Amino acid sequence: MKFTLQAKDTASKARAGVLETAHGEIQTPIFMPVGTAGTVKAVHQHELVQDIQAQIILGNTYHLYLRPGLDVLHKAGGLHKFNHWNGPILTDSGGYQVYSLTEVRKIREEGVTFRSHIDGSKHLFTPENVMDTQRIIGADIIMAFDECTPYPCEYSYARKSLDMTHRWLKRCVDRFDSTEPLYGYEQTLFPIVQGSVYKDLREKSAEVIASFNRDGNAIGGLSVGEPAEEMYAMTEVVTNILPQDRPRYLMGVGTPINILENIALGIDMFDCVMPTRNARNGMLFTQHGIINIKNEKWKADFSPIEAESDLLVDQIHTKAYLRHLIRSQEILGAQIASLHNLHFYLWLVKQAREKIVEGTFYIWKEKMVKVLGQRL
Ligand SMILES: CNc1nc2c(CCNCC3CCCCC3)c3nc(N)[nH]c(=O)c3cc2[nH]1
Repeated sequence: MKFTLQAKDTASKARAGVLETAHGEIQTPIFMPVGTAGTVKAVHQHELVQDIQAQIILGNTYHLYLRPGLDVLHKAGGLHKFNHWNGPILTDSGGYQVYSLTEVRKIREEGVTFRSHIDGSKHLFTPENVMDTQRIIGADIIMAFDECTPYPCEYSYARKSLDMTHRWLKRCVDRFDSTEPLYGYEQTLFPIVQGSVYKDLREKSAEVIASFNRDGNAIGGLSVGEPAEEMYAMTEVVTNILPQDRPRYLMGVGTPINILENIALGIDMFDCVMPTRNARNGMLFTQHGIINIKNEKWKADFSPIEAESDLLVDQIHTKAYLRHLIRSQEILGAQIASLHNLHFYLWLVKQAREKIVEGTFYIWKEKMVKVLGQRL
């Protein structure tokens, strides 16, 4: 998988690049929506079919493994065929989803045992079988099986967790490199840096991850409740060590401000469920700040959701109408709000990329960061 740097900001570590995968190229910086949202075509009562220009989507290994299950996905010829998406797909390894979705789980050297949140059945994820699972799903970019170190935690715990993640990484690489893709196109494996919020552990993990010399590298263990300053400090340490010529993926990040600050720290790829999750609750991200559409103040505001947006639903629907839909718990409200937020995130990273190419990113970022956090 080839990554070409096209521009670098002079006042920060921001980069613009192109990542070529078996299912097409990705322009970075990039925001990656969750698959169920990224491929949705928003069909509304006006028969307006408009899809957001997502370039790559995320598949959910943990969920797909449990339902519809690997036999269905294998028979379908992989996830691209199954959900009719012929662009690039990235899947996480499932470890984080087990940690965040299940109560009953045990972490051992062998792997992680857990009970399905769907039917309570018992399962075991190991570095080896999550490589096999991601081979069957067929994502273009797959993630190593890691332990997302909980926050906060003692230094000794972070150290032990880091060492196990590195031992699991070796098992992932051995398994991945000794198996073939199932559907006739190459897949690539990204290792994941851990180390919690301890500078020396982050440096050590970044060095170990870089030593595997993979096509891209991820930073995990952040956006887990730590203060933003800690997130930025750890990202800074790690991007100083990870190779310049490989994409860096900061997992689970973040708010629009987090994304801009981390682009300035040299991050190329992001994912976050916030745009869709918060949308259902009426939280709209806009280029002028954050709107809580359920607020009384929008009750009779018949202005467009976002006039400057090139998304049709932003122009034809009013704030008052969307407020009504969300308060009435209408599905259409969640659809419009999710579409709006995803479109905004994709617009934001596209703007960032253009400013990096122009050489004006840093000034633009400083201005945007002041506006994006405002409550309208
Ligand atoms: C939200 N914060 C956060 N997320 C993290 C995630 C998950 C990233 N998102 C995955 C997608 C979520 C939607 C469905 C498809 C997969 C992390 N994943 C791994 N493997 N390791 C982390 O340290 C790790 C750390 C993370 N921190």
